[in-house]
Amino acid sequence: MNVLTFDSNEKLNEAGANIITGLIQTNPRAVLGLATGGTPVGIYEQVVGDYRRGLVSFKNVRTFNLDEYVNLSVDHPESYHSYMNKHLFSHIDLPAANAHIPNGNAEDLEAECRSYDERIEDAGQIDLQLLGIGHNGHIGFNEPAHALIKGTHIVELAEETRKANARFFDAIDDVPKQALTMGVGTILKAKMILLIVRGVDKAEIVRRALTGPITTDCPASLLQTHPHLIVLLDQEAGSLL
Ligand SMILES: O=P(O)(O)OC[C@H]1O[C@](O)(CO)[C@@H](O)[C@@H]1O
Repeated sequence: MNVLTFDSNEKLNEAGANIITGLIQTNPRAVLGLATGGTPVGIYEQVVGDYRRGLVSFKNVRTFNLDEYVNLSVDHPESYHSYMNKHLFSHIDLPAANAHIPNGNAEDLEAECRSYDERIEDAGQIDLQLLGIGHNGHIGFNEPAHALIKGTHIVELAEETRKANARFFDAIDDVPKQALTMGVGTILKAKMILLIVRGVDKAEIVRRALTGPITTDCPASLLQTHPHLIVLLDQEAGSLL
């Protein structure tokens, strides 16, 4: 595990973007696993900057997002479809057909999960998986549980997660109760994982995830077993290490 701590958001964003841009420069057909939430916004901004400066093209890149809410219209401003268009997809030359996000409005959600796994499988291994972390240690929407699920599945969101994400909605009641998420098996199969964490409110979960016991009570602790994990932290998030 390689843990890097930064004294400014700008430096952290630049480091994250350099890893993504650098990977695509060496492998223009890279398969990226993408995350949403507040954490990666600044990194996507930098990547868009790299694209505009002509440093990178996404023409042959394929992307798979970690998760999407169930029963939230794709046009809703807080759907992860809208998020990805707003922060990344509408600014770069990634073909729409190469961008995959689970369909939380599918009539048959189980079938959608199986089809999502097949699409990931067909693309080959994910070369780089971006991850944020929830305050309870969730990765994607894999919430703490007695057992974790390998592939894409439907998940009941933890109350803590709905509260944390309520800041993006008008009211907590508007936050969906379910989501589709890539499973931890798929996440851990990625060749490289880039975990990004910011803020003092995440310091304790960063400590548990990176130095605590490996347990399904803290899904992010499973990342300790990954052979190529890079962690980018701001000083606050890294303050308890
Ligand atoms: O970056 P945030 O908004 O703190 O969210 C933490 C994590 O929870 C999620 O919102 C759930 O998948 C992720 O997108 C994110 O990485």
